[in-house]
Amino acid sequence: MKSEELFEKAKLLIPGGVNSPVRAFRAVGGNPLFIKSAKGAYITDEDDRQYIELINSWGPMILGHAFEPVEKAVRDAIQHSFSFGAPTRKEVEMAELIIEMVPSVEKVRMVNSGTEATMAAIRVARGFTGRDKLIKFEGCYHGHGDSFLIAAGSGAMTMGTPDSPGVTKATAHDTLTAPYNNLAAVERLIDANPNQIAALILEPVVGNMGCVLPEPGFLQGIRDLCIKHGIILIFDEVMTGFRLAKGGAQERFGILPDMTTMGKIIGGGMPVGAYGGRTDIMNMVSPAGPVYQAGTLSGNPIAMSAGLAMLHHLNNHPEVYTRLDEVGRRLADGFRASAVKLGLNYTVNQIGSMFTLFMTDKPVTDLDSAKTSDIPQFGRYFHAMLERGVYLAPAQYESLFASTALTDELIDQVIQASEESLAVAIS
Ligand SMILES: Cc1ncc(COP(=O)(O)O)c(C=O)c1O
Ligand SMILES: N[C@H](C=O)CCC(=O)O
Repeated sequence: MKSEELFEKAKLLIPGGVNSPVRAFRAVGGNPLFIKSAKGAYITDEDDRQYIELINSWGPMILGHAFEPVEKAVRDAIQHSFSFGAPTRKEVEMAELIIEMVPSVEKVRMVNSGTEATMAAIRVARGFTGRDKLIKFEGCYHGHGDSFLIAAGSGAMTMGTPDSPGVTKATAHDTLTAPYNNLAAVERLIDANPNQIAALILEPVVGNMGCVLPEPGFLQGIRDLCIKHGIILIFDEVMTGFRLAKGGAQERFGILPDMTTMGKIIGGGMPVGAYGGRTDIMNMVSPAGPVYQAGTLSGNPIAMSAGLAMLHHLNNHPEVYTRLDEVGRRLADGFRASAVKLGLNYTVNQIGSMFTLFMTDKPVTDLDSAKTSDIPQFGRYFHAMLERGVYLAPAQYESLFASTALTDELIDQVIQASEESLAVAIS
């Protein structure tokens, strides 16, 4: 087994054998698959086993793996060298396209990951308001910047370290947390910290405690509170951006934040992030303004080429979003129905191409309810799915991501596999 051999070696060389914790399969047991290649709806491991993809690199492969226009753009771009550390035409095109597609963004700065985007956005919000504190929601994940590793979701929660050691008490003190979908709790935090809160950051649809939707009125309520109290509202659209609509969750829900953080899809799979927002706020960023933020590889020409090819396709093909909604709905309905057949009233949250089957019969609206899921049962389900050729996120507290490469036939196969796997998981 090549994956097993590679993992044994990797553990000697890389902390935990992986370069990002959720990949290690700790939440589900067993050894991670080492991936060799992927194309369309399939991913292939080092042992030449093929799986239908429902992670899609945690989001970016929205059109399936190695999508031809993106592949061609990268091939063309590498002929002109790989990095200049200087401005390029492609960065300007990228900024123009993001501003056209994302309703609230008037100016944008490219960075190299979602983590960089959220770290920078918070610094800018602090510089703009002259305030220090921020509000985030329990179970939301905004990358691994110190300020966000408080009640963090995704791998941090899966590994049992939602409040990571190494984050200073002073930093933790400036991060206030509230349960998702709880406006009253946010109001209490604001009242207890008058004129001290620079920003409120949230995933407008959460992907990092599993898929959790904002309840009707929640996003509008947050928007109103931020306006009333002079707080910068940041939508972290690293997952939802260009996925839930071409303008992200803000377009889908019709609620505009002051700032937006982006990642994943804008790199077409290359390491990219971005943050943007209102001109008066973004003009705080150096060299236009005094808030420092920089990056040798930011706006990298290969990454820009991949991202531009991806975004142009999404911008020019509205039918992609109709299909993504259809694929997500069919999968979610199928997962729900197969649970019911087994006498289980399990919760399946879904919006567009993001969805999670929670191993619980409680509605999942926040972190506490997500935690009612039966985690060992999820582990058994995960491995049964792998045996049936379906590659899921290796943790309950993650959203799955569908791509347009999933045909109706593949969707039926996945649903059939889910039914069989649930039967194994509960037996
Ligand atoms: C909502 C959200 N924000 C930020 C991040 C951090 O992005 P990255 O892993 O590219 O640093 C992620 C994912 O990891 C995410 O899902
Ligand atoms: N939930 C995270 C981002 O989407 C998972 C990816 C990672 O942390 O490696």
